[in-house]
Amino acid sequence: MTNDTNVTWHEHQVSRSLRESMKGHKGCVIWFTGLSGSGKSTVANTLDHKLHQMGVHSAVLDGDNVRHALNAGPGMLRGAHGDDFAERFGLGFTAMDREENIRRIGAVAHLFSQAGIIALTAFISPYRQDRDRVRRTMDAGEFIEIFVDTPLDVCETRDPKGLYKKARAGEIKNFTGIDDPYEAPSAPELVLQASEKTPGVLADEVIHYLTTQGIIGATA
Ligand SMILES: Nc1ncnc2c1ncn2[C@@H]1O[C@H](COP(=O)(O)OS(=O)(=O)O)[C@@H](OP(=O)(O)O)[C@H]1O
Ligand SMILES: Nc1ncnc2c1ncn2[C@@H]1O[C@H](COP(=O)(O)OP(=O)(O)O)[C@@H](O)[C@H]1O
Repeated sequence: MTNDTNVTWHEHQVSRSLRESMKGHKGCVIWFTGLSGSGKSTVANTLDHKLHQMGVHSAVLDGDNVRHALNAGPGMLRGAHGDDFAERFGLGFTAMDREENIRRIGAVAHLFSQAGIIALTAFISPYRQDRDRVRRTMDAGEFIEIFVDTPLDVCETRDPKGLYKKARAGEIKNFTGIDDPYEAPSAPELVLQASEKTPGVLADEVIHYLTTQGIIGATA
């Protein structure tokens, strides 16, 4: 066990503002939240592409991908310390596992932001308190919560991975929106009416917000 009192925070020589001035824009975390199939990944990737073309350094942290590596499930993990390893560190979809998923992602996204990068995260992140906890680890204006507001019936009709169908059939338990809760943000920085507009238009709405907040320059 680590004795937390023996772990010391270090200030680094290259400051955040030095990194940001090198890039010509600020670092931040753009936190997309919404139901499975709402369009989080699509908008995040479209935005990433547009920012890249503008010379803005961004990076996407995506639900399914992160759950293949950093936050792999018990079935994907093999440790050197016996069977207990996978059960202890693998993450599934209980409320506690989702909380830990979001905590780890928040910490990683924060590191990106401190390095002057615009981190785009695309996770359901269904619990308000988990998202708020991540927000509290960051500076004012650094955490930008974006609600990808697509109605459940639209997500269910899209069902690109067939997961809603399985959840309705009882083959997947605790599926968000079916038999597990989704708590919409109470005061997000932005709401995207994502069932009514193209991903390109939605990404432009985020770029407009970043410009008005001075995170990226009008000519970035
Ligand atoms: N029970 C249950 N509930 C919701 N989603 C499920 C579940 N089981 C698997 N999946 C798939 O996992 C993706 C969601 O992972 P996240 O890491 O974003 O979830 S969470 O933020 O921890 O709630 C989600 O991906 P997206 O559709 O991209 O959101 C699903 O493909
Ligand atoms: N604005 C949109 N309009 C129409 N279809 C969309 C839009 N955004 C995403 N989609 C489609 O909806 C499905 C789910 O999108 P995805 O980005 O994977 O959602 P999420 O990451 O929230 O699970 C995909 O088939 C995608 O092509």
